[in-house]
Amino acid sequence: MTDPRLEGLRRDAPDLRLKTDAADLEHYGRDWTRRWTPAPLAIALPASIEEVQAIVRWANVHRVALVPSGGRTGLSGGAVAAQGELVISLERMNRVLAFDPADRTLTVQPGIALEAVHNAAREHGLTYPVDFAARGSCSIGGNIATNAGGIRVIRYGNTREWITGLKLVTGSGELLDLNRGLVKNSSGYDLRHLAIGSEGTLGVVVEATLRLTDPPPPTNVMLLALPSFDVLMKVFTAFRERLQLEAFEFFTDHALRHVLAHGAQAPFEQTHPYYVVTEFAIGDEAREAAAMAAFEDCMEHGWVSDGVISQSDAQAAQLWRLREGISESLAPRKPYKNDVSVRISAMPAFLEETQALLGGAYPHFEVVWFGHIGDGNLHINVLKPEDVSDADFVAQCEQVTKLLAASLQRHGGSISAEHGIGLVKKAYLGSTRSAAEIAVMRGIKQVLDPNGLMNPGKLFD
Ligand SMILES: O=C(O)CC[C@@H](O)C(=O)O
Ligand SMILES: [Zn+2]
Repeated sequence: MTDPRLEGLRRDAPDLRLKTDAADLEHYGRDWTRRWTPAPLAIALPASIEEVQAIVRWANVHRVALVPSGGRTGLSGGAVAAQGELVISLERMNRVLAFDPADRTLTVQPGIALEAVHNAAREHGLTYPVDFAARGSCSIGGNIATNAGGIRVIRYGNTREWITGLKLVTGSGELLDLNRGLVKNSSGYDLRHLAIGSEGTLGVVVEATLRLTDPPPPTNVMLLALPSFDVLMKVFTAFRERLQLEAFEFFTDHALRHVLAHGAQAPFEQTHPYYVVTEFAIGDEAREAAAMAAFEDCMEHGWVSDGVISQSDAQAAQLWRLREGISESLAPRKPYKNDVSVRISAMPAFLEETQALLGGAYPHFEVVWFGHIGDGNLHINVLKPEDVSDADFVAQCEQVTKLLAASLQRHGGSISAEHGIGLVKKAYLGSTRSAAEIAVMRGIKQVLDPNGLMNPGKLFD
């Protein structure tokens, strides 16, 4: 280890694990975006809050930028370290610290995987309902940093709703113990909520207390085939009016083709242009009748052309795979991603405009649409043709994102629904947040991170 600053860190935190091998710098310096070449100074793997504080204090002395790092499954470059930063990997801080049956809370370290949280909640007969495909590799700290959403937001809300306590080591090394698991707490600014969604720019989340809830009701999963795009929101309304929806997801035939090419089983004999996967509560005759009524109503109106309902957990998982496998199946094509949202009421008009915009803007690129349409969240993945260079491809897509950002602004939407701004979308933050809001954000950062060391260049410059 040659860098003298790291020798100083060794002295300040003698037991701290540090990695500087080229392979480690490469591995921990990137997330699921592949646009930047990793170039961190080193990787620190603290095992305690005290070690995190020691790192942050050392960074302030030596003015070293810090990148907090969880499972690095992010899609916005929020965990990329390409400028000589010290990566703080929380992967060793991955334990459940406490379960409280009276509060129905689980207190965890930030590096624990979302799936391990699900399992721990289940062991206590409860559930942590935030869920999405990266559950096995993403960490709860990263979920908090982006206020992660996923496939059950329609019923349970985003990560924010489930955090009752949070410990944050600020950019100056102070430990803040925020909200302490209280259900009611009307005592001034709720700093916990500032940390949630702050993308590691205010400090490092070092502990979280998660609210748990009753296990979900028994559910059925239905896959619907839709003849056209403009019936999508009609089908949503028909199902939402009658059923307690746990999820309502949409994808196109393009998306399905990629998942099938990755080994999934075709759901219908014929192909259809659009599909919906929906999961809803069953368990009594009234609910089952309501599901059939919703389906039949949609069939009669010609909004749905075919459907299949899960008859077993295995079949439900198979249907879910068709939706959850999309992102992974597209990854080899280096997709350019948009992750946008509008209010549900604005969805029909926004979808119509976006369809026209993208149809005109991307005549030669394959565009794959999918998303959490029941929450107003649309994912757009544009696939790179082999004969276009990475740089040209991104440059062309950025031109379209500018137009999309303007459209989002008109519809009151957001340039990032659930993936965060990171490096990828910071040029468009101003389409979603006013200048006054961004100025307040900068002011808050200045207070919590006076030397600007926490994940610099992410969210805004
Ligand atoms: O890859 C994407 O664009 C979306 C990833 C994830 O948010 C999903 O909903 O599957
Ligand atoms: Zn998503």
